[in-house]
Amino acid sequence: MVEGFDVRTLAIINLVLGIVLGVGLFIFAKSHPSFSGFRRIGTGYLLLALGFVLMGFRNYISDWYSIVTANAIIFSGVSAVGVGLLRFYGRPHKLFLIFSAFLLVCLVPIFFYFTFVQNDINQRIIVISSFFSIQCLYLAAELWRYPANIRRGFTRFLSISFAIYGVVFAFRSLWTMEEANIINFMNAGPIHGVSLIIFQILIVTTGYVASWSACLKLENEITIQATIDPLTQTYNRRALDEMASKEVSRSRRLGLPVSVILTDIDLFKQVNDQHGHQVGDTVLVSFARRLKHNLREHDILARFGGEEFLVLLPDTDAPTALKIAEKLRVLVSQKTMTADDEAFDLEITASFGVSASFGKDIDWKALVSKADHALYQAKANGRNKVKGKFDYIQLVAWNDI
Ligand SMILES: Nc1nc2c(ncn2[C@@H]2O[C@H](COP(=O)(O)OP(=O)(O)OP(=O)(O)O)[C@@H](O)[C@H]2O)c(=O)[nH]1
Repeated sequence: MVEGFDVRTLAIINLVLGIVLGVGLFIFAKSHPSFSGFRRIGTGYLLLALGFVLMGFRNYISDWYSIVTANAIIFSGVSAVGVGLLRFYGRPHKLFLIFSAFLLVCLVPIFFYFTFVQNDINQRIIVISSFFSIQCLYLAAELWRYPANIRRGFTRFLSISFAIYGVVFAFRSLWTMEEANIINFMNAGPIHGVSLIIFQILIVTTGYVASWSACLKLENEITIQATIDPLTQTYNRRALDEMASKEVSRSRRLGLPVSVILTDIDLFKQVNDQHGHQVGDTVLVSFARRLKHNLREHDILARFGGEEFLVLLPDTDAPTALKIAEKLRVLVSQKTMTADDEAFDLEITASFGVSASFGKDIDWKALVSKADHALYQAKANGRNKVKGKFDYIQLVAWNDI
């Protein structure tokens, strides 16, 4: 045995790592129940710890516990970590679970045979390493297929790690086929020590990568909460102010026009009064969705107040903004708003106020104030109307109206 690769010492390190990270993940999962999979990963680490305790007692306790049970538990530990990771990243995990359970059912009798019927350490190593290799390569492939989003870097990293573990275990299996009969596992050789180190790397990498991507997920959720209106899923005022400031600077710099449409559902109080607040909420959601679906991707839709929405139209001049507002007005008034409960089919109309500005003249507050003024006019003129408020000079400059 090469110095530094003492199997019992490695087993103790695995035990400590498994317990520390397993308990840590359990506590994490308790305070963040929305992270599905964390409890499973924690269970996996604890199983690995238990398996390595039993393995560390080789020659002190019966072979049934230190060989057959220990390996079955370690295999279950890796399976639990795999299922937890797949669940956490939203990948299909049932097939992996069934596949791992099948391998486990095969593993126990094979180990029993090569321990008590024909004691053959090489055969046991070949079998368990092949099983780990298949499991790791399966996980690598499944995690690699994770769709492109902010967490893909983590899944790609894990996927490559599992692919490496899979290759190392496959190599160990092939190596052992060619190796002379191993007399004592505790003194087997460097490749077997390396395979125990793999478990340490596996515990550490999966533990910190999962925790790290959980932090990113939380950060993302906080950003969404801070910028998105929870009811209508449109931007809130805070996000609008930030995006408007950027858009205004960009348009000023490039000399582009910017338009604003303020829209407000007509007589919305009656909807609430007649059908209740819940139906009112559903109408708001439906109204916002209809606006969103009929705008360009780079237009910004924000909930400006109760039932009032603002549309920021980058690179859009006054005549175009008026046309867009008119299109939206017609769309809203033509279709019925269907509440979740199909019993409510409501005829809804909305009023629209439009303003626009150009290049260096753009002043965000003035733009919103003008759109608000135009909206007031639309309401005063009988509702279900589009009104604009523009500077005469701008209209002449654009030469459109
Ligand atoms: N259901 C629901 N109602 C809301 C929400 N926010 C504001 N409202 C209601 O929207 C209604 C707005 O009423 P008003 O400002 O009087 O305006 P209106 O009835 O739409 O009349 P006009 O705007 O003049 O056409 C009020 O009854 C608010 O309670 C919300 O999030 N959900």
